Amino acid sequence: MDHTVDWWPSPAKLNLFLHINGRYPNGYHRLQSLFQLLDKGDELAFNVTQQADIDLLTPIDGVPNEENLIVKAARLLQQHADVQQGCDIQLRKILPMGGGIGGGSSNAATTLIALNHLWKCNLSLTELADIGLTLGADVPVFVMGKTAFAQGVGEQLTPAHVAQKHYLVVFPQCHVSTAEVFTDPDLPRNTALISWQEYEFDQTHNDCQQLVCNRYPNVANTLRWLLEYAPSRMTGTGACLFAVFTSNQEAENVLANLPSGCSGFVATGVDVSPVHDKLARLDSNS
Ligand SMILES: C[C@](O)(CO)[C@H](O)COP(=O)(O)OP(=O)(O)OC[C@H]1O[C@@H](n2ccc(N)nc2=O)[C@H](O)[C@@H]1O
Ligand SMILES: Nc1ncnc2c1ncn2[C@@H]1O[C@H](COP(=O)(O)OP(=O)(O)OP(=O)(O)O)[C@@H](O)[C@H]1O
Repeated sequence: MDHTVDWWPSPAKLNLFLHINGRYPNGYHRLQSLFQLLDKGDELAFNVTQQADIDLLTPIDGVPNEENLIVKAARLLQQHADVQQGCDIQLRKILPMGGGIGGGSSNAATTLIALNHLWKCNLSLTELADIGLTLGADVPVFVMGKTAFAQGVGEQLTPAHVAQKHYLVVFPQCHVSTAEVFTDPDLPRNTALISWQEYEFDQTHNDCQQLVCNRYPNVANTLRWLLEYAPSRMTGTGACLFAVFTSNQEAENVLANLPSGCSGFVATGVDVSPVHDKLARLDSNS
């Protein structure tokens, strides 16, 4: 660990369920979901500079910096708040991309929150969430920083308390494009709305799961394997799967026996994002 660099967490999320209730005229889907924030994720570091340039010093293979949601988020905030300063950014990526665990969206949200603080923009979280929504439907939940029920395209959020569980998150080594799933004619789009008070894991599902299992045998086989151990489901539009445990040790035991070709990690569900814990610490020190 490099102690001279101040790392900001960029947590993963799980969709504990994902119901698709319909489609808006712009093609986006109307959904209901429970976003569970996790205590594990990527990390980002920001070094404020006096020139306006935004530089990502650790590019992601296959993602040009100009298209990286981190750089896009920094630029948007810079324009929105008329900031004259710039920054150098470093990313330590551990979350698989295209996994349905929100890596890119979370990176964008951490960038908005950290630079709002470091550039002293003083924008509210709601303003940051509105900026974030233009980058992706999953950015607002990470900006608001609370485990939450979501509806609309995922931006209408109601904070939720979920009993603390330990999750084994498994990446079956295939990337699933969110756009590909949402444009598939076979995707079910007519689940009835539920009321949050009635939420129970067993009474919910992920409307994308069957379609992705049909198209990606790795996902289907890994899900079947996980279900032998614990209640399990796909998150988002895949390809990651999660299994729910009441103890960390049980989750670690199953991780140790993952089928070859899969990778995974164990994380604990949190009600509040670790980014917000960091902000609170910074605010209490200032
Ligand atoms: C399905 C979820 O993963 C649940 O967490 C998200 O809502 C997806 O969020 P995201 O990756 O931030 O999504 P975006 O980058 O905004 O959109 C990716 C693609 O998914 C489609 N999309 C996304 C969200 C939504 N409610 N309906 C959609 O149809 C968009 O048309 C787009 O083609
Ligand atoms: N900082 C970033 N981290 C990851 N992906 C990024 C980033 N910036 C841009 N991208 C692009 O976004 C795509 C989706 O990545 P991401 O990790 O957000 O997917 P995901 O986990 O499926 O997200 P979601 O759950 O929000 O659908 C990547 O394939 C990549 O091309």
